[in-house]
Amino acid sequence: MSSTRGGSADMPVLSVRDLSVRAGDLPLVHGVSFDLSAGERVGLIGESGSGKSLTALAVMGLLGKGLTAQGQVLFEGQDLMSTTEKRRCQLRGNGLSMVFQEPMTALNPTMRVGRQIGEVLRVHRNLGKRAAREQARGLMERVDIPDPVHYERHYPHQLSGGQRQRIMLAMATACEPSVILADEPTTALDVTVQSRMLELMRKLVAEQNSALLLITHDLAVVSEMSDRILTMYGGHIVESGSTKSLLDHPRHPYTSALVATSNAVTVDSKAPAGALPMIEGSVPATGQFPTGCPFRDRCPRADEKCAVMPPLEPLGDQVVACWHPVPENAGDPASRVGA
Ligand SMILES: Nc1ncnc2c1ncn2[C@@H]1O[C@H](COP(=O)(O)OP(=O)(O)OP(=O)(O)O)[C@@H](O)[C@H]1O
Repeated sequence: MSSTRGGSADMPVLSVRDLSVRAGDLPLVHGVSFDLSAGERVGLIGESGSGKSLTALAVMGLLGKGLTAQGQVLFEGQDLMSTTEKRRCQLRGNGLSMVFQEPMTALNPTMRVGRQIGEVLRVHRNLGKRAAREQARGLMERVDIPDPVHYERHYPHQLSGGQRQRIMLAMATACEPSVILADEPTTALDVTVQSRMLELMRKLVAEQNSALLLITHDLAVVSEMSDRILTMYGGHIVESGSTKSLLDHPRHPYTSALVATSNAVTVDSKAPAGALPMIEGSVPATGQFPTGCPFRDRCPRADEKCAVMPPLEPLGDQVVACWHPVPENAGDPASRVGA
């Protein structure tokens, strides 16, 4: 398949610009920006509640009731945020698709799985019933479901977790989408099934030259699956870089902590000096995670690029550190601000 899929060779297939998500007045995701190129696999890591799923759901236009998104989601140059719901429906499962952690919530419990895969092809490829059924069988075989003639008649609850996840992968890849968002696709599976699923996902994404955004907590998974990593913290993307550079030289304290507790990678003790928190201090405990820089009087950057690190054990006042993203190759202590 051509590497110019989705437009010109140097244009990203997905370009997210300043994407924010709110629940009423409460900001949950703050001005997130990133690009995905055709065939690129990007890992999105971050602690629980950092905004990874909301980011993916906002890209898909699938945010739940009460949540609103702002910003731009450019898919092959078209801004999905300002397009119609009809157009978004046409693209979901076709141009962009999503694989969820728990397929039971995404699959229709009342429809046989063979028909569910066939429906994707009928809707987006305009296939007749018989052709859709034939292709669905091929797709089931492609995701390691043997004897599709037997299994196509099963309902989701009659399959194992691994088989359900394979059905969802078959549906997500049926129309060879340019972008696949996978939210913890293997977390609910046991280890052996997990590694085969990841292998399948990598193979299909490569065959279709799709861009993959893989959300996971698992550093071993992300280091094996991703060319590049984005780290989210408190609703911000606080760090990004190639998988190797980010894991060898993590700059944000969250990434460092994750790397330090993982067996997947070893931490290079010569991490750049710019990786250290810039300003530390305490602010009155409000029970809320501070959303802006708490050191406006001292912080020379005090802007939207500041990121804050919460305390591990808050005692009385909240101890926080303000941290500034540093350029990819910053190793020069002079680049430290306010240290
Ligand atoms: N419908 C909602 N209304 C209000 N707050 C929400 C809603 N959905 C999610 N949140 C909050 O938004 C924040 C980000 O949630 P999100 O699900 O994106 O986190 P996550 O990084 O994917 O976490 P996990 O790894 O545990 O899935 C969390 O604090 C969560 O409680």
